[in-house]
Amino acid sequence: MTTIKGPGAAQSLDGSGLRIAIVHARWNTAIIDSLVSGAKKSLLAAGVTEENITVQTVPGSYELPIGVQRLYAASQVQASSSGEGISATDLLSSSTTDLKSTSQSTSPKKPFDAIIAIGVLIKGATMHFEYIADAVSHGLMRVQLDTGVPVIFGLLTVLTEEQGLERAGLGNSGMHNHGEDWGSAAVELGVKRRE
Ligand SMILES: O=c1[nH]c(NC[C@H](O)[C@H](O)[C@H](O)CO)c([N+](=O)[O-])c(=O)[nH]1
Repeated sequence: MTTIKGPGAAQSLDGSGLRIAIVHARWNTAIIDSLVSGAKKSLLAAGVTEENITVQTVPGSYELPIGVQRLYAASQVQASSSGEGISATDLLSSSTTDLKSTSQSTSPKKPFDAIIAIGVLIKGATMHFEYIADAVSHGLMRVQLDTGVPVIFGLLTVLTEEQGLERAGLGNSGMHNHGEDWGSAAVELGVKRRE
């Protein structure tokens, strides 16, 4: 049975001039790591350079909205200041969330063209899942509309671990890695934002 679900193929876009960030939670890391790899794979395939991909983390999905908002604000400060000797980590060192930059760059940079927020919420025995999912969905939407920077919604809200593994391309059903879709969406929105 051909699946009709999933994004239609976008025309191939040139992401070579884009600066993209991935902010991911540190819960359910086996699934997270695969999703992040999938997103990076699509970014690199579209021509985004390794140097222009920043990966940072927050403790859990609930911290994604503040983590994305603060990282974007830091990239704007970085772009407006001289840039020499200022790294993204320096700018975020006063951050209230546990943001750890894996790309230490001191060269002047422009603000991010798009940010991918990745988290995995797995339903437990309580209503915690519902409250976090609702808060994070609305929070990420608000950040992107307030800032104007596209925030790709990479929050998996799954009922079982297996569902999460499947959507990270780690299951037995051959389902594709949803992270790849998010990387492609970031390139498309990043390019369109500059048109
Ligand atoms: O990213 C997640 N955070 C989770 N909780 C932590 C939450 O995101 C915050 O980090 C925490 O509440 C502190 O603010 C999860 N569960 O509780 O199940 C989960 O499944 N995934």
